[in-house]
Amino acid sequence: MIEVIDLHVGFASSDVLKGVSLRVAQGERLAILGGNGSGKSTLAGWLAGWFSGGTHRLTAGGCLWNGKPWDDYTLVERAATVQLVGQFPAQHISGRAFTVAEEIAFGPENLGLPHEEIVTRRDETLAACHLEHLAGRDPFTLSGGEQQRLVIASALALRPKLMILDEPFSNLDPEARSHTLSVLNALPADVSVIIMDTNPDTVLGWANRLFVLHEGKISEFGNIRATLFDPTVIATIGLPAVTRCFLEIERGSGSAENLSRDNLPLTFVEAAAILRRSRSA
Ligand SMILES: Nc1ncnc2c1ncn2[C@@H]1O[C@H](COP(=O)(O)OP(=O)(O)OP(=O)(O)O)[C@@H](O)[C@H]1O
Repeated sequence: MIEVIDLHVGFASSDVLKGVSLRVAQGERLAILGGNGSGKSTLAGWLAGWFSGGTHRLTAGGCLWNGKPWDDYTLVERAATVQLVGQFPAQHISGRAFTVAEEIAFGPENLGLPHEEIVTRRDETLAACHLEHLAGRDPFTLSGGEQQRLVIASALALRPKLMILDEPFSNLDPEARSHTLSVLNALPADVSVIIMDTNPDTVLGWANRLFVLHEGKISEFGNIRATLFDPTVIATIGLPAVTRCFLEIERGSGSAENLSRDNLPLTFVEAAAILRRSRSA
């Protein structure tokens, strides 16, 4: 379990994270939404144990994995426990592999795993992430979206217990996005996944819990619906597209369903159910 306790992190004189506390249990699927510059990447880096100083000024608090700070774990232990996929896939490509298959094997090789285990993980990951057709390609010749999928695959090949993805969908087309979510959904039940994003549409229907990062603080206003309809959250990240559409319908002509905040749809699945009901009414 990862626990963030009263984390205060800043750069130069100002704090970006101003007392962030968060507990993520095994197997939880968590989304953290926030506007540009709200500190998502900063928090992602601390959650993954990437930073413990340098240009980052830690003034209080910290981050614990199973009760111990990341600094107490070796690099190999950390790599096998937590993986962070950042916003820029090219930054994650090792530069040590001539092919996509070698790139996926690179992490497990560095864990010192037996050859058969490396080959098994490589081949299973290539198949699960639909990258088999690219297995022989130079990673640097891939498109942005293909590189993003490769980087996610390389992280998964390490079989982490905590997977953090920082705006993972920015390079992906809708099909690749939904495939990536299904790959994440197929992870073993004890793997926790955290996705940072600016857009509620990308994570609704996937996340079990939803947090919002705003002005250095993290908030969860009860359930996902309550969080999304919080006035500050609406002003910061906006409502999901389908919710805005139904609000317009309600404002324009009224609706047979007399939609209110409590029954506005948040996802296309919810919207479809409302439309089916109003058609059959
Ligand atoms: N090394 C650094 N030195 C100085 N300021 C930094 C540094 N890293 C981040 N910041 C600043 O900290 C704030 C939070 O940045 P961060 O990248 O965590 O935000 P974000 O929520 O991920 O933003 P985005 O959605 O635009 O990617 C920003 O104002 C950023 O300019």
